[in-house]
Amino acid sequence: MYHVKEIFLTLQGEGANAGRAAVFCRFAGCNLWSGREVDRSEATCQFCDTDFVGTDGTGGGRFGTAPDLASAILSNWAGGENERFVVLTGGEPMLQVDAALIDELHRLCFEVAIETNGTLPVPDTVDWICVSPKSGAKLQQIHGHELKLVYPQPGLDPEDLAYLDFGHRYVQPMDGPDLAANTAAAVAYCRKHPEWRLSLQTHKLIGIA
Ligand SMILES: C[S@@+](CC[C@H](N)C(=O)[O-])C[C@H]1O[C@@H](n2cnc3c(N)ncnc32)[C@H](O)[C@@H]1O
Ligand SMILES: Nc1nc2[nH]cc(C(=O)O)c2c(=O)[nH]1
Ligand code: SF4
Ligand SMILES: [Mg+2]
Repeated sequence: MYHVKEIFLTLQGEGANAGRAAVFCRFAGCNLWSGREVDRSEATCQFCDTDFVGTDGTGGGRFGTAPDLASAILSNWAGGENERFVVLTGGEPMLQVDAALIDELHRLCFEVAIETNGTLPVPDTVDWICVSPKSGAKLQQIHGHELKLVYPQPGLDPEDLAYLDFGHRYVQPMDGPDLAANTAAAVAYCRKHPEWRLSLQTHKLIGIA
């Protein structure tokens, strides 16, 4: 059984695929925070911008089989067979994503991307692996397509991630009360370290999901 908070069609807002149409499938639950505000200050990950609790969002629910969930995802796609793109996110999608779901999405001609905190290994059949490491959480997934570090994170310097095998490296300003200062700090970091690029959460800038 897959527990899904919401499924919606939007544009990928972040990272190297920003601007690309995508169905987002947001899985419920995370291993670094309960999702309850009363627990935030004690959580391993305290800056989360997302409601991933329950299955009550748009298109959310409990899906019994991989074909059931994949067909719900396909029903959100507005284009044809070309460029089909799904982003598996959450919460932490790797608590639930399995080979059967990835295979079924491939059978439906989807390119499959994932947004993960990297604490659980991702199957190599995933077409686009975006890892966003979290300070204080042990990283297991040390290769992929895109590293996207929310910045700044006390205790996690981008230099600590130099050993990782990723094609793209982004710093993404931490949203919250200090967004303006965090954006300035991220810009300053990219100026000095050209191997890192800036990722903005463009969907928030234009007011889409
Ligand atoms: C909500 S998370 C879900 C996927 C997975 N749990 C993870 O952390 O990568 C999706 C993306 O949003 C980023 N994110 C979460 N809260 C943020 C914030 N306050 N500011 C900027 N990015 C944030 C995460 O780092 C991750 O790249
Ligand atoms: N448009 C849009 N792009 C995104 N990229 C990563 C997101 C996420 O929450 O995983 C996200 C999201 O929530 N919306
Ligand atoms: S790991 Fe991802 S989903 Fe979990 S609390 Fe952190 S940002 Fe949110
Ligand atoms: Mg988001």
